[in-house]
Amino acid sequence: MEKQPRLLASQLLLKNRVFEVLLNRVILTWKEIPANKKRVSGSIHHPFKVGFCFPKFLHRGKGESGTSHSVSVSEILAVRELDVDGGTKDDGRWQKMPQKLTEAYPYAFTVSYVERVRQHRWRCSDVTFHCPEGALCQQWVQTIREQLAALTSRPKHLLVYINPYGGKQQGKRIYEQKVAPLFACASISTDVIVTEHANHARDHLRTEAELKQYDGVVCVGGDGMFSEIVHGLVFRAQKDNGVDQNSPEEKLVPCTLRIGIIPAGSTDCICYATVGINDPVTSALHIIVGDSQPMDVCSVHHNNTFLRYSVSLLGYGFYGDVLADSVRKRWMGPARYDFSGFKTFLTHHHYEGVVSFLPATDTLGTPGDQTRCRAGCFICQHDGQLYTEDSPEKCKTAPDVSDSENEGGWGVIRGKFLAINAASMSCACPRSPKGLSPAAHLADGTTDLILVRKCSRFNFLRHLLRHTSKDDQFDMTFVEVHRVRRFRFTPCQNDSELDLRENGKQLFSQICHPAYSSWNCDGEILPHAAIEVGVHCQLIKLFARGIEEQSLFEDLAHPCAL
Ligand SMILES: Nc1ncnc2c1ncn2[C@@H]1O[C@H](COP(=O)(O)OP(=O)(O)OP(=O)(O)O)[C@@H](O)[C@H]1O
Repeated sequence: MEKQPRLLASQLLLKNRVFEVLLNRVILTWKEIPANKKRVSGSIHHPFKVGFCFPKFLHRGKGESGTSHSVSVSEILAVRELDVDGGTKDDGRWQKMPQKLTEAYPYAFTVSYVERVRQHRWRCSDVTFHCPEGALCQQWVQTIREQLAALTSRPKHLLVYINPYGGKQQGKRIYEQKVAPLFACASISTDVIVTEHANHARDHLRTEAELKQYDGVVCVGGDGMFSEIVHGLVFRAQKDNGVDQNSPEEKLVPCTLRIGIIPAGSTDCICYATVGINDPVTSALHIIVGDSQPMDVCSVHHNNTFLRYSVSLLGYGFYGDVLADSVRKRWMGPARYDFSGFKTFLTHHHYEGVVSFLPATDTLGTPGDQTRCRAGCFICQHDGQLYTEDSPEKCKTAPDVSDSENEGGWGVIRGKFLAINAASMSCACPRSPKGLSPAAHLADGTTDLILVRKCSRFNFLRHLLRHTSKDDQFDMTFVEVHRVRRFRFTPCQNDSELDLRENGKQLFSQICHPAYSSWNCDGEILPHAAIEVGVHCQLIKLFARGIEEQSLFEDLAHPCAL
């Protein structure tokens, strides 16, 4: 990394020890000065030997002597000056300081920053530095504030929608207790709307919301609430730019506002896919630091009529039937998914139809890759596009449904399917740690079309179980997967059914085996079985950065000496 010029360097007191504290544009570092090197005169002097206990600081359990700690400036949330009498000057967060220390070192400032704990969880940590002089203290606060002000990707004003009935109905409490204090600490102002009915947030975004005044939209809820925000914002962007959503061929205009999700739903799949965990504090911190994760959005049409957008899973057959059954059993609570899943597995219906698809032949990745879409994903950074050997420029502009029809031929498959799934992301979550398509990408302009043909119940069970084991769920004769830019599905009636009908056994056939399944579109049932789907590359952006590698958490939990 390019060496950054030093902005400030001082010897400051921290937890009754002297530290060399350094700041440049990128990083804030503090390193303990060994006892024999401490200066008694000069910028600081250090008379105390007794230990003082400061909350939250460096609770890593390792000896701190001589160790150095650093935090990226981009992950500093705020800095505040402590008052002589022990309280903070500017934001009302009070901290008690030991009496002796306040007498000799009355000036102090606290830096709040992101700390990685475990399993993709972020926390807000505080470190308080004591200064011998007020001017020095102010210089530190001022300089850090200037650096934070220069981070233009950070939101200042957010529109927040809270679904009070999502998940365990804790949305309001989660926001008020865990999120609002962090936004206040980071000087983010908010307009908060508690939704009063389903589609309240979507309709408000479509028509009334004055979006120009905001830097982002945050929803407190689950995947259904996120879907409302996506529908509201995408609709608004098309309306404002005169784009007809009903045309499957239209190139959609990307949304400018980023979306934040504070997880408070039942499944929170989108949080798992984009942050790695459904933790409200972690998501709030990703919003504060101004992360940005682009995401593809699939548009779903029927007969040139827009139906819905999808960002995660479109499933016909098995996943459609599970959802349709579970909707009728809401009274069972979350257990309904297990019940309906088991029931649907036992009924073992297959559905006949024609799938036609446009393969993404020019992409960097394939569904069989061992690499996973993670923070800073190379493939997503390049819209999934191949590079030419002699040119660092992209072969083509970013792919989109509108310009992909002419490239290469469509594949057509007619068959009997137990499941037809299109996964625009891995769809990994605690129930299915690998997800439906482990190597799918968040923002490469494609979806993984997984076709599970009619097979025995036993083989289908083997396929389902492979989603939770190390074995490849696609490596089965009756399963095929294609990375595609768009696809169409047309249902057909089963031959056997037609025979039965011709023989006057229509009623029997319909009870035993319905002709059509339903499409499960991110947890909503679509009203039509015949659909046309196109992927819109990076149509939206989230306040997230993709799943960080676990090793990053392990390294940062045990920082080494610089
Ligand atoms: N005030 C409200 N009253 C009733 N329904 C609402 C309200 N606000 C939003 N909704 C609807 O509630 C549905 C479910 O909400 P949400 O996604 O937040 O939680 P969930 O379904 O429990 O979680 P998940 O979608 O992650 O499984 C959404 O589709 C949304 O349209």
